[in-house]
Amino acid sequence: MSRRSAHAQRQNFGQKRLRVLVDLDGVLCDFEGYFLEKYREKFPHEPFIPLEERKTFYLRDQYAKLRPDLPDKVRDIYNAEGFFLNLPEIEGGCDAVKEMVQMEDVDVFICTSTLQYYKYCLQEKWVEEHLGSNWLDKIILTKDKTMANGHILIDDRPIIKGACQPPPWQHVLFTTSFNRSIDLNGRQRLDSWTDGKWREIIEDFKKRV
Ligand SMILES: O=c1ccn([C@@H]2O[C@H](COP(=O)(O)O)[C@@H](O)[C@H]2O)c(=O)[nH]1
Ligand SMILES: [Mg+2]
Repeated sequence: MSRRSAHAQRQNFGQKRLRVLVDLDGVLCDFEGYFLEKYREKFPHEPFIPLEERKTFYLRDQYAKLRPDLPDKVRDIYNAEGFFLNLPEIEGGCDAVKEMVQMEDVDVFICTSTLQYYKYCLQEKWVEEHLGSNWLDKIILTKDKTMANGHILIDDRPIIKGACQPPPWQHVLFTTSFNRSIDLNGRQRLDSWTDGKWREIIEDFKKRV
């Protein structure tokens, strides 16, 4: 093999590789469940919304309807030091992406947005601790996921807006409390990392790149 083609191979030029973007909050780590646990611990006498009744992407929007002062309490929870770092893994998620990145002709990136108040929101540290330091090169940290050039985005947010319309990726909606009953509008849904359906989705998309 010539030096040039070896270089091209290393860079994946001319190869049809599937680029998979995987969200963090609500897809690999359990933002909703952990929020509720911490909120109930800190405010045991305040009203709360059980996971089965969650409807909005932003917790504050739904808590505001319960009582106008609750959104500030909600924010206190997820802006607290350690909240993000202690988010538990969603079952099977880290193992699945570690397996996915080993699949032939598949590249995987973590595509995540920070909190507005990002002082303690250390996505990189979570990724390093749960996936390993080799994943630090695979983090795309952006408020606008439409600018991330993947073929698939696995994300729990039902509506993803941004500067690039239509976005380059197909959205696979990862099921979480607040998106269970939303209209899929032709999108695929991934309910869990443990039933093996993610492999079928990846293999199916590989045929289309
Ligand atoms: O009620 C909420 C729920 C989430 N957030 C933050 O929004 C972004 C969303 O991240 P994704 O990459 O789309 O998962 C993230 O920083 C959450 O922590 C929020 O502010 N309020
Ligand atoms: Mg998310």
